[in-house]
Amino acid sequence: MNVDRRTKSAQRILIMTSVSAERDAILRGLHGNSTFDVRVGGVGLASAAASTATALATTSYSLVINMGIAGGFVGQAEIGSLVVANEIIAADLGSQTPDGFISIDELGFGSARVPVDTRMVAQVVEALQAAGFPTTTGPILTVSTTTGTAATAQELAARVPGAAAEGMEGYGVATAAHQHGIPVLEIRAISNPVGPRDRDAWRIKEALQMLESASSVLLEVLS
Ligand SMILES: O=C(O)c1cccc(C(=O)CC[C@H]2O[C@@H](n3cnc4c(=O)[nH]cnc43)[C@H](O)[C@@H]2O)c1
Repeated sequence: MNVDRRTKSAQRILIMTSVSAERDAILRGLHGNSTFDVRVGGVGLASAAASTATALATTSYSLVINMGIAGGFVGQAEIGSLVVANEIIAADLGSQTPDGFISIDELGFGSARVPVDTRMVAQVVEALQAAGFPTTTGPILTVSTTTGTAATAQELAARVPGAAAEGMEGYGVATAAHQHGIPVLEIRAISNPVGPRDRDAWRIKEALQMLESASSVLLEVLS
């Protein structure tokens, strides 16, 4: 007999964050709404993928969202703004060669890109903009090492034209959701520019406040 270990529940939405400060900001914005489960999955794509897969093994969800703070590519997403991914890309998953980087797509080992539901993205972007929040959409890159130099920022921007932001978990969360056949979104509040590392310049408090505000809008659009 096939035993389905998952709890049945219609329209549950799973939000995965990397750290507890992000989870707490989102929970404040959701005002205890029971449609959403908000979990901390750890930093980095491996931890995020494993934590997401564990959540999906025990509960049925209609949508998975990776939310958190992120670096914004200069000219694409400024500090204090929001980015909704139109594609979730593991930007450093591949091989370095003397002639440049080769992605796992080109190597024939699967894909470093997870698609998103473009209609849902448009709906969320429209709602966030209507609420007055500076919001853009574009590829959000997942990296294992945060970018710390102008040269790496330029290299990534050239590798993925239009890259808007970088985080460390999106591709892990998205891969787990994709393997379960569940749609996925990535929504990031920009705390710092992608480029030369200057931790003192990170505006974490402001980004967490933006995550909280964005969560209130999600409540209206998705629940
Ligand atoms: O120190 C704190 O109070 C604090 C509060 C909330 C979050 C943090 C983090 O450091 C979260 C790490 C998390 O942030 C993402 N992130 C942010 N900026 C970048 C970036 O420029 N490049 C890549 N990732 C970035 C990332 O997803 C980390 O998991 C601290």
